[in-house]
Amino acid sequence: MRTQQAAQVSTDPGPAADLPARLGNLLLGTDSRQRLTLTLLGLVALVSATVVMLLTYAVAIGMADLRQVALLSACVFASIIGFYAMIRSGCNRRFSDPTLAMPQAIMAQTLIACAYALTGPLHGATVIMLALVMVFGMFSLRPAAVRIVSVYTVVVMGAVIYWSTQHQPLHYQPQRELFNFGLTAIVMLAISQLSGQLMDMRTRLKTQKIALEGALAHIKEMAARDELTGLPNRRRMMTLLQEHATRHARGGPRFFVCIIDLDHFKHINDTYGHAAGDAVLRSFAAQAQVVLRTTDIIGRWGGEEFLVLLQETPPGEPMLGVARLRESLSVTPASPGLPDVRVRFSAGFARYEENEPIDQAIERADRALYAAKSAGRNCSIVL
Ligand SMILES: Nc1nc2c(ncn2[C@@H]2O[C@H](COP(=O)(O)OP(=O)(O)OP(=O)(O)O)[C@@H](O)[C@H]2O)c(=O)[nH]1
Repeated sequence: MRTQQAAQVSTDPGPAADLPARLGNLLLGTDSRQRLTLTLLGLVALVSATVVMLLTYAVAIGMADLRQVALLSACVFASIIGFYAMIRSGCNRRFSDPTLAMPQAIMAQTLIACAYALTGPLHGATVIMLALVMVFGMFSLRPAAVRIVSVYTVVVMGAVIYWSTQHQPLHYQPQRELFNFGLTAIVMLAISQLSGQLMDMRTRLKTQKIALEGALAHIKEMAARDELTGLPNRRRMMTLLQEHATRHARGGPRFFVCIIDLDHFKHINDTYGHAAGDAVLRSFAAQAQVVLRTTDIIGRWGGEEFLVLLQETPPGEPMLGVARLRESLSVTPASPGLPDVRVRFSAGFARYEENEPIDQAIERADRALYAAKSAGRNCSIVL
């Protein structure tokens, strides 16, 4: 049994509620899936009403029997009310296909076949309705179900046409009826075939949509990450800083901006090569992620510079994480390939001030970093 997710549409149209919205909720309910199922039933009801109108016209011009038409019309309306009651009460959810599309299609085709037999000289007009029902079916039924309904239609129409040629030969001449039957069979076959192709196309589209969503998520991820270190890149860090500033303006926690610059990094590049320099940057990033608090966010600011967004919880705490990082780097190889080299860094801290533009805090952190470099490097300064 297929599970139904109870997707709800707005249940309360509001105080200035318009009547149509309330009436819609009353007639169709508030579950969006059930509403869709009832919309399908509405289409079947529309086709049925057209057939009943044709039958009524046939009665009016004396081409059909009033009692037979009245009986058939009563059966049609009873079935539609029955389907409506099943869907509205939720009984349809017990079935493997809660849309009840297949029984509705069978019902519609049976009705049209009966109308074919009752409309005498007008019966040719009903054939098109068979195709119309199948077109609806193509969008709501699986190809296997479309095939079953098509075969059912051909069999029922075969029986009805045979019966009509036997009992009303005046209006149902065998040669013409054979042609009608052949046409019905060909249309049903073609629709079955098309339904399979439509399903293939839908499956392909679905697969492509999933692949595109995956690619988009990947692109978004790549756009926010630094390729070398895997850390958030400068753009992402700016977004995060802005978000923290906004949150702070709304009463959120205070934070610090810290810019870290590796000391004499050019020397590593010049001595061991650019690839070794890259490995050092990667090792530094990995180490920082391990040592800093989980609430602190480190990103690559550019070159051998990193920016750390530190939450001030509790006050005074932010500098401790960076001090721990300095300590840890003093006893850890700069990278697996440089076991004897140690990385040192200078750091500039700026406490984010109430309502200041984020660029201002960054600029202060930058000045603090410059002061740390001037003070001999391998130290931190707060401004
Ligand atoms: N391997 C590697 N090197 C980089 C990368 N980005 C920047 N650099 C190098 O980092 C070095 C930075 O040099 P400087 O600005 O002189 O800084 P420094 O040598 O660290 O000196 P101070 O900052 O004054 O301590 C340059 O040699 C850049 O080429 C990178 O992605 N990979």
